Amino acid sequence: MTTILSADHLSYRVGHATILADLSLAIEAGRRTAIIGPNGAGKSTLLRLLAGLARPTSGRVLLAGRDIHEFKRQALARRLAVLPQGVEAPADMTVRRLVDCGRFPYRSYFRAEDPQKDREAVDWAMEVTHVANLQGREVQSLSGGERQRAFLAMVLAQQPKVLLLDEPTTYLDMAHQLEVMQIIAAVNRQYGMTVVMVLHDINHALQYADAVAVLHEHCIVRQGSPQDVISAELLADVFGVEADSFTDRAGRRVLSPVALVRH
Ligand SMILES: Nc1ncnc2c1ncn2[C@@H]1O[C@H](COP(=O)(O)OP(=O)(O)OP(=O)(O)O)[C@@H](O)[C@H]1O
Repeated sequence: MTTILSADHLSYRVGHATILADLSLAIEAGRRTAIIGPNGAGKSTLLRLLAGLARPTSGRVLLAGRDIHEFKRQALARRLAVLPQGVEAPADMTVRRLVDCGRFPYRSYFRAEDPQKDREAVDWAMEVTHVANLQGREVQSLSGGERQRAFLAMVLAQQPKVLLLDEPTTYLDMAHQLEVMQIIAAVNRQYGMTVVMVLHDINHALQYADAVAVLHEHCIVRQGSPQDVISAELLADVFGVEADSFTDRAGRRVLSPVALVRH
């Protein structure tokens, strides 16, 4: 296993508040890693630090062994793409135009290095996310599920080695959640793209991640394979819920939260 992205003794403080404390984490190349943890644990903050969007108070983020803040913006964007929560497209922007924005790392002063390659990348990204038929539509007119796939297409058009996703299924119904998770899994499998995703749905982490890191009280408290890490005990200890545990038809554990833990 090769580590492609790592957090090396990261701390992040805002004023007197400690958000992350001496956190270390190694992301293996080619895998799907889920970051899970309760509301306010610092998952989005960690993702922003891993993406180089914020600077840690202390410690470093290393991409392929090099401090992420040493990369120039475009060089970084060719290697790593991030889809934060709640991004909006400008008014009137069509799906194709949005997805085309993902090609910015391959352009200088808005001149394409290779327009044919850009077109192919945009077509490919729309194809895998099933938005090709929506390419002429305005992004703002799309449903939540369609919009999420359009933004996913935008970051895929970037053709990064590492893709960071913050709660990619928020606000989607069950079928659209599964569709997005399947697209992410397919891109990882077929193109070897490393995926790091903040997930709230424990069962998605069990089903779609092959590594999981649990963030709680400023630190990674557990990490490993989802089947080893995600258990009824974890849900009680970290999330404060009692859960029933089942086995699905593929023999995987499925957890169903049933009550708050009584103290
Ligand atoms: N710029 C900031 N100033 C003050 N507090 C901040 C700042 N950024 C984050 N925080 C605080 O840090 C904590 C972690 O926030 P973060 O959004 O990273 O958590 P999260 O695990 O992603 O939460 P959620 O699951 O609710 O999305 C929260 O208590 C938040 O209020």
